[in-house]
Amino acid sequence: MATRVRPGNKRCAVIGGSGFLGRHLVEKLLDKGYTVSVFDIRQSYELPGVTFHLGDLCDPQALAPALRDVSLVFHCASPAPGSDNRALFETVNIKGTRTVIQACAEAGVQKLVLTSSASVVFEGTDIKNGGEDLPYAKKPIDYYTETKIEQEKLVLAACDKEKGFLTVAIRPHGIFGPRDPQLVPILVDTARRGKMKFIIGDGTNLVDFTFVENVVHGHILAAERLRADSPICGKPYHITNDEPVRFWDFMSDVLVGLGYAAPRYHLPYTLVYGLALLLWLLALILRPLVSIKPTFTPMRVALAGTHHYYSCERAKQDMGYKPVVGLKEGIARTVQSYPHLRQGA
Ligand SMILES: NC(=O)C1=CN([C@@H]2O[C@H](COP(=O)(O)OP(=O)(O)OC[C@H]3O[C@@H](n4cnc5c(N)ncnc54)[C@H](O)[C@@H]3O)[C@@H](O)[C@H]2O)C=CC1
Ligand SMILES: CC(C)=CCC[C@@H](C)[C@H]1CC[C@H]2C3=C(CC[C@]12C)[C@@]1(C)CCC(=O)C[C@@H]1CC3
Repeated sequence: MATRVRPGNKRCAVIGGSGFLGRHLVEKLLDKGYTVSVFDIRQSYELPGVTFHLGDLCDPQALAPALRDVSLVFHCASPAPGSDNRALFETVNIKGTRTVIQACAEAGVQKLVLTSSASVVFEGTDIKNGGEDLPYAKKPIDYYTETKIEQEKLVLAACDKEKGFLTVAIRPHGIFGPRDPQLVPILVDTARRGKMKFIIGDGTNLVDFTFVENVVHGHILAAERLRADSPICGKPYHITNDEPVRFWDFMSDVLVGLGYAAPRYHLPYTLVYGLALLLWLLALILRPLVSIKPTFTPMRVALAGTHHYYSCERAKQDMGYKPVVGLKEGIARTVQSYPHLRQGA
């Protein structure tokens, strides 16, 4: 174990800092006077006050220089959730997270904030106002979720007040905002291919979508409240917009804001889920011969057709969390940030 870095120094590291959430987090940390080391497999921007360290988080030698003299680490790297590469998820999210914990211990880091996901408790069936006491999914819906569960368990179990190494996990849900590479681009691509005409189920299911700046706010609050005498040590926290919305209303607002038609026709949930499952199996069987990438995966259908919204009461109580940007404003700012994805652009 290395000598502990001076507590409270304003140097931190963001693992996965080139990604969507990571970059927003880095920008806010800079605003707040931190100096930031970004560790990532790629560099996607340059900013004064940020040092980039390129490497794979599974490689302890590559990680070490990024953690030097750093008291606080945010770990928000993950393979894209849409991938079905089980080996990659296991390597990065499980083995890689063990490496991150070990590297933090060796560098004398005092605080580790993990970006987990609210979906660690989601099994494809309704969750209404779910609290953090819900059990982890016994049958996780995909490899992403399966490995996010193991990752969260590893980070929370590593919290050790005696050794002065404190950890916390933030569980956001459905992050959206400017530069998001997933939600809006996938939605627009689906609409452009004429596949966004249908509503899966009766369209009344409520879901949390969380504006990226609220997720960043939750991470920084957690980091700043993480002390040996704080109740947040070793615990997971839901961070949402605290405004559950009908999944299909949210999709329609984004689509209409970008000039596309809102979905109108209803299809039964079980039919679409069954078809998505069949297509997924077919893609698996045919994988050696041809690569099929279905738009409607079982995971996406489950997310689009069930209730899944979470209580962030615990974050409000233990760390004074309150969303800083409302849903309506978040949607408006998001839509405005994608001029190139507008209908006809
Ligand atoms: N986008 C969403 O709706 C949600 C995301 N999350 C979590 O938030 C975190 C950030 O997600 P996003 O910013 O949306 O994803 P992103 O894909 O934009 O960013 C992830 C970053 O991790 C990096 N990375 C991947 N493998 C790496 C490796 N082996 N070594 C070093 N860097 C590596 C990537 O290069 C990328 O820059 C992830 O942990 C994800 O599980 C949780 C809930 C919802
Ligand atoms: C039906 C259809 C084509 C919808 C398009 C939007 C979807 C791409 C998003 C709607 C809900 C999103 C979501 C995630 C990814 C993008 C969506 C499926 C996550 C799986 C990302 C990673 C997580 O940790 C949980 C997210 C839940 C919501």
